[in-house]
Amino acid sequence: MIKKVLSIAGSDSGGGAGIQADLKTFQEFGTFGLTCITSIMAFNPDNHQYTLTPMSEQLIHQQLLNNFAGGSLDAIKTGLLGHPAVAERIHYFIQTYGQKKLIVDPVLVGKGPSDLLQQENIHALSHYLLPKATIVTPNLIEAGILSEQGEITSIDQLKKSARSLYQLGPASVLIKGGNRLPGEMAIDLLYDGTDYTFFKSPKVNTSSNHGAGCSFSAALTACLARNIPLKEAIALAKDYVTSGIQQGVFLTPDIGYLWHGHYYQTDQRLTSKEEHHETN
Ligand SMILES: Nc1ncnc2c1ncn2[C@@H]1O[C@H](COP(=O)(O)OP(=O)(O)O)[C@@H](O)[C@H]1O
Ligand SMILES: Cc1ncc(COP(=O)(O)O)c(C=O)c1O
Repeated sequence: MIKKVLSIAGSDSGGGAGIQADLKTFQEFGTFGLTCITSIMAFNPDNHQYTLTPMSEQLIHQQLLNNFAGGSLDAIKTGLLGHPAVAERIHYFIQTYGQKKLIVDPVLVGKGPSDLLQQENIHALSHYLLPKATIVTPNLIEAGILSEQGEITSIDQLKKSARSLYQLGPASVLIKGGNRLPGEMAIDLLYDGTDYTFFKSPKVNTSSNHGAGCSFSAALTACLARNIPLKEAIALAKDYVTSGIQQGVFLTPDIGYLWHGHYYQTDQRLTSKEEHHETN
């Protein structure tokens, strides 16, 4: 049976982050994706500012009713919330439908150095979603904010932040050091309350890592829905984003997303048909 996975997140009209990234990734990992759009993000290419329009609480509630019409999902993930009341609403649906697997990507910053997004959601994330999370996947800045630790620049600080986040109630914490943690490698740390496990890949020297966090958590969500064990699921998700970043897609010379389709692209049944079509 095809697993059903839900993304509760914002729309990124650029097509590479947010709910667009999630749907592309869900499909890539062989799962059926449902969506609840919390907000619409539009990037202005002239001044590099975002416009963010939250959906009404009523509209979000109606989408969730539709999402849960068949009962709980195989896994759900949250991204950009839109406004704090959304966290409470998600909490309500999780309780009501006995939802088990929940991946919380606590989106509070974008890729630009000053792209702080919806800081008003910090308390709601900690209070309503983290205690229910199978895993929470902050980037380095989000981990610093949620653990109230500020800037994280070393492995020791990374571990300390993971321990603080674990105290907020998730079953596991995965902090993405990514491009932000100093060093040659993109290091992500998993903490399950007992052990620390590091996931490392060489840093790709590119700006095409927009959407990497959303796609990482979406890949993880799909793998967990397919009952792949947590550490293997993280390794698969990391492998996916690393090669996606390497094959980046640039909308403009300075706006680049990871490419979501690289697994399917190499499928012989697809590529052979494409060649056939082109020669006709
Ligand atoms: N330049 C890069 N090279 C290799 N891996 C990267 C790079 N940037 C991010 N990653 C990886 O992509 C995933 C998402 O991390 P990150 O971009 O930090 O998240 P977010 O999008 O939430 O800020 C992580 O697995 C991280 O290690
Ligand atoms: C709707 C939405 N969610 C989340 C993000 C964060 O994306 P990333 O995966 O690069 O952290 C963005 C960034 O543009 C976005 O537009």
